[in-house]
Amino acid sequence: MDNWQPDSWRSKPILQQPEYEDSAQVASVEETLSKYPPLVFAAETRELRRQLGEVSMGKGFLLQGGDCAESFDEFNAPKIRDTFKVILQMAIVLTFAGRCPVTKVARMAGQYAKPRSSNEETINGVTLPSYRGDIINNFEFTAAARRPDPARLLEAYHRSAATLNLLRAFAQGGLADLHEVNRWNMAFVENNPLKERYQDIARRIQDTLQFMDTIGINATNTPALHETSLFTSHEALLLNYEQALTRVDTLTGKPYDCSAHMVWIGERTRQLDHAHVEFFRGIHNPIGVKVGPGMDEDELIRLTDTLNPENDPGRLTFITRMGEGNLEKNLPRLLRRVKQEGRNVVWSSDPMHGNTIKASNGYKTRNFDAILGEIRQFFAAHAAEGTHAGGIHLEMTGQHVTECTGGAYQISDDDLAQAYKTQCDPRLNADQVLEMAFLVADHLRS
Ligand SMILES: O=C[C@H](O)[C@H](O)COP(=O)(O)O
Ligand SMILES: C=C(OP(=O)(O)O)C(=O)O
Repeated sequence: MDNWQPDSWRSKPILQQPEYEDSAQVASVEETLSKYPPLVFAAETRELRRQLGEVSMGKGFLLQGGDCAESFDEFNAPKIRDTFKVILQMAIVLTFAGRCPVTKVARMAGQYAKPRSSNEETINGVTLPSYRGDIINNFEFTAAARRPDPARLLEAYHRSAATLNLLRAFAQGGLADLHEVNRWNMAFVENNPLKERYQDIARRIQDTLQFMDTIGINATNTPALHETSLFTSHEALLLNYEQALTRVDTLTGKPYDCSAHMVWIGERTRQLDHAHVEFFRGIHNPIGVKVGPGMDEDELIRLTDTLNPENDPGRLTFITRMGEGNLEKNLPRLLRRVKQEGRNVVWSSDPMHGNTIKASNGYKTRNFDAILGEIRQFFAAHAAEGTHAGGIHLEMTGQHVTECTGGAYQISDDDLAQAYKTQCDPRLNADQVLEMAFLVADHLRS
């Protein structure tokens, strides 16, 4: 690759980075990280790229989701398990009701850095640096907590490793066994109006498994029934962290960012001549780019030229985050142009980031109807343009939170205070995810 080095991004303009006081400490942390073991293997990453290649050809669906920002304080097994189960539950609805193979990618095990609209936050007349994710500073509103601390890079690495370890155990150690489908999330959906529909799917899967058993198909030797594959992803915002975890794969001789299987560039840092695009063009992971309503068709094509010059089908995912009011105006022109130019990409919808509003009582929230509205428009735009609506990208959690208004329980502005736990953006709770799953499944099936 022309003039690319793991550090060639350092000579380019870069946005959304912390300003550390002690650059020697940053360099020492980078040096330490560069000697640590990789978090994922290149071969796993290639498998994800292969699966995304299928998705881009219309033969599958990408489900990507998890926390807006993982938190050091909320770092525990039940939380990891519950988010894992919500992902599994949504995937099974999409696979069974939507009749579509699903590739599962968690926003977990490294989703620690946040781009922000403003460098500062003011509360009761006190102004401090914004919270930028636990890999950079602390959410607590004090000057000491908000100071960027390079030691947090190491802390994020260790927590990512432990999270990934548990996810691998859950995926392969029995929790994802299809015989358990009935137990995955029933506590979450106990009072959900869609509980019956979910139980019906669970019953049908169990009947099928029993039938297989009866006619002598040996389920024990069929890994697909007992385990699952779950990939990890995060926004690769801190390029010094990503560079330090980049390794040359011994099998292929190519560099991979081994901090996660898939990494993406955010809407605020995807400028063609800036550092993030420079770093991403050289790594061989499957990558995502967020695409907001302001994206121009030519710019999008130039991004594909730079990031996927070989037009490899699984390499590039465009994650559109337009907002309910903007999608119909802006997505079709982009789909048309990419199709005209014969570019292979996965189109995925992030219906969260274009629909953020401030509630009457000041909480940052998203209305579930607007989120569903964007999803419906996403499917409609693809149907009209003859392109494949290939995925969904959600901020969601298995915890009982009240962060997005609406949904089956009609969470109101006043209800938000009951369980508003996010450190950054509002997430869907398990009930809202289930509702979303059936809507997407119906679209996939039709
Ligand atoms: O999650 C994405 C961004 O970090 C977030 O939407 C920015 O939020 P802000 O506008 O409150 O900074
Ligand atoms: C910051 C994010 O999104 P966007 O770049 O689309 O605003 C995100 O997904 O966390």
